[in-house]
Amino acid sequence: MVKKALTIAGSDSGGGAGIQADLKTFQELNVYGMSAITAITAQNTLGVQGVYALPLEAVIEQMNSIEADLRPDALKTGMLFNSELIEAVANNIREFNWGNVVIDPVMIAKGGAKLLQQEAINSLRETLIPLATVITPNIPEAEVITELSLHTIEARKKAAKVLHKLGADYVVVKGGHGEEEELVDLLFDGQSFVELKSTRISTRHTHGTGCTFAAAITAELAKGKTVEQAVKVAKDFIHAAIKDELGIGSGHGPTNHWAYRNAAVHS
Ligand SMILES: Nc1ncnc2c1ncn2[C@@H]1O[C@H](COP(=O)(O)OP(=O)(O)OP(=O)(O)O)[C@@H](O)[C@H]1O
Ligand SMILES: Cc1ncc(COP(=O)(O)O)c(N)n1
Repeated sequence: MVKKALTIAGSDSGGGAGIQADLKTFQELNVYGMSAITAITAQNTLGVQGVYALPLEAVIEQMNSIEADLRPDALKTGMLFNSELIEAVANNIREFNWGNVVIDPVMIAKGGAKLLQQEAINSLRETLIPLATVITPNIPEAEVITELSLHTIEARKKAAKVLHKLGADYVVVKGGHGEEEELVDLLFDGQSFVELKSTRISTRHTHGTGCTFAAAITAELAKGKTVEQAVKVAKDFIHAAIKDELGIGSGHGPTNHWAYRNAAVHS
C-alpha cells in the first residue's frame, strides 16, 4: 500500500526549501507527496524578495480536500507565517485526528527574512506544539520558544526538556547553528537523549536543510518507522544532500535531494 505524506508550508520559488524541498524529499524516500500551501515566497539563493500569505480559506480548503479523499499517513508543517494560520492549521489537524505530526517551527530564512511573525510565537507554543509527534527546532528557534540561551549542549538538553513539557512527544534540537566543530543533533523522548553526531561540512549550500530534514522524518514516519529510526534516516539523508552539493545559485544554494539514493550510507 502506497504511503502518503503531506506538507503544510510555504512555497519557495527557488526550489530549495519549503514545499518544493519537502515534495522532493518525499519522492526520494518513496512516499506519495501532497501539499497545502500557506504562503508564496519570491525567493532565490540570494534571499527572499517577497512574501504573500494565502487567505485562510485557501489553506483550510486544501486541508479539507486532502482529508476528504487522501488522508495522510504523516504530515509536516513548515512556514506558517502568522497566528491566524497556525490556529487554523492546528484546528484542522485536531479535527481530522491526523497523526505522525512533524512540526518544523520555521521562523527566519537564511538571509534573515521573517517567515513567522513575532505575534505568532504564543500560538506556536500553545496550539501547535501540543500536537507534535516530533518538533525539530534549530538552535535560534529553540531559543525563541524556550527563552533560553543555548550555547552549550547541556543548555540545549534543558531546552529539549522544556519543549517536551510544552507537549511535543519527541524533540530534535538541531545543531547546524552550533559552535562545536562536530555537529550534534539531540533527540529527546521525554526520558533520555540520543546524540546524532556528524562532521560539519564546510559549504555555503545549506538552503533548505531544516525543511529537508523534517520532510525525511515525515516520510519515514509515514512508512511506519519509529521516531528514532526516522530521525536517523533523516540525518543520513540531509548529510548526503549537503555533502554532494549541486553548486547552484550565487548565494546559499540548495541541497542535493537525489544524493541519498546514490550514497552508500544506507546500502
Ligand atoms: N554544515 C553542515 N554539515 C553537516 N550537516 C549539517 C550542516 N548544517 C546543517 N546540518 C544538518 O542539517 C540539519 C538541519 O540543521 P540546521 O540546524 O541547519 O537546521 P535549520 O537551521 O532549520 O536549517 P535551515 O537553516 O535550512 O533553516 C541537521 O540535521 C543538521 O545536523
Ligand atoms: C518557504 C520557505 N520555507 C522555509 C524556509 C527556511 O529554509 P532556510 O532557512 O534554509 O532558508 C525558507 N527559506 N522558505
